[in-house]
Amino acid sequence: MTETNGPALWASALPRPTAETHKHSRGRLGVVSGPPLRTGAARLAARAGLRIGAGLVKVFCPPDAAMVLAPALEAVMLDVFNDPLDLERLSEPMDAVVIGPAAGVDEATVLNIAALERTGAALVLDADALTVFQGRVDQLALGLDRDDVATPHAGEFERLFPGLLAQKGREDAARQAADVLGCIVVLKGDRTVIAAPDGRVRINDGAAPWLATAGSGDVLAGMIGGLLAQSMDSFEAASAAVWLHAEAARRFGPGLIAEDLPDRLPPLIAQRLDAAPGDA
Ligand SMILES: NC(=O)C1=CN([C@@H]2O[C@H](COP(=O)(O)OP(=O)(O)OC[C@H]3O[C@@H](n4cnc5c(N)ncnc54)[C@H](OP(=O)(O)O)[C@@H]3O)[C@@H](O)[C@H]2O)[C@@H](O)CC1
Ligand SMILES: Nc1ncnc2c1ncn2[C@@H]1O[C@H](COP(=O)(O)OP(=O)(O)O)[C@@H](O)[C@H]1O
Repeated sequence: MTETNGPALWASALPRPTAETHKHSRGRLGVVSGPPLRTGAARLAARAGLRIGAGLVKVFCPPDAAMVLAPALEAVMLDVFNDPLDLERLSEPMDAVVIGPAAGVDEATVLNIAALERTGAALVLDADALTVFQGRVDQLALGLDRDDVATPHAGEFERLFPGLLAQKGREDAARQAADVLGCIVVLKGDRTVIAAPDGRVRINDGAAPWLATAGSGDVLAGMIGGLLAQSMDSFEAASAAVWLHAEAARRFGPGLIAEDLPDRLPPLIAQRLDAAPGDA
């Protein structure tokens, strides 16, 4: 089944805190940072995760990145991991974790992903966390499940599934990838395709080309992670995040940079919550 993505499909599932909510129960999101010269991507994702409503967001970084990150974070928290086992321990209490943006295309990233897969956290895999599995997509699929979301752009998709896009087109290629990986696949682009392993597909039309700017995908990964952390179903979380991300960019228009996106989310979310049928 193929649908056009829009708020009618998921607005009533958007998370909403209640009087009993505290920051931990609202949803804990982890974001794995790269090395000292490449921390910006994780910071973008973390801020987006907070803005979309996760109660607590922590960046996990290698030891030498800590002194770069510490002065650059406020509400977002920070923890240092020395090795994959450390990352596993820190991620255990998290509801969702984002890994990939500027993580590094190396074996350390593969081991870190394996560590995260041993926790109960839902995962968002983006950028380097996908590229690193070039030529070994079966290994990637082994650790993923329906709660997880992979967010390739066309270049990353091609690295994982060579020739599939040209052979099948974006919609069927994304559907097949979701089936093979066993997780939600968000094939990014001007018409982003959101595919589930059960064959359902949503097409997000009308995104603004102003989104073609470095770091906008990192923000999207954080938004999806933030919704997953709040226990939103992975297909709905991916659909909602893709639509809100595109809408924020459309409203901003020329001059958009990735940093602008997270802070544009609150009025959009408020509007969708107000419009959701059946909500108080
Ligand atoms: N602020 C930060 O810290 C940021 C850090 N970032 C981090 O930097 C790291 C490397 O990022 P990156 O952009 O160099 O890697 P990637 O996107 O794979 O491009 C490599 C080649 O792939 C292709 N290609 C790219 N996009 C394509 C598409 N849509 N459709 C088709 N092809 C596409 C394109 O090939 P070309 O078209 O030039 O032949 C391009 O030259 C990574 O860790 C990332 O997370 C970024 O998130 C930005 C903000
Ligand atoms: N021409 C375009 N029109 C609409 N959206 C676009 C366009 N180009 C890119 N995007 C969107 O911008 C984001 C770019 O993500 P990505 O390529 O991962 O960038 P980065 O790695 O720099 O964060 C995706 O959400 C994608 O759908």
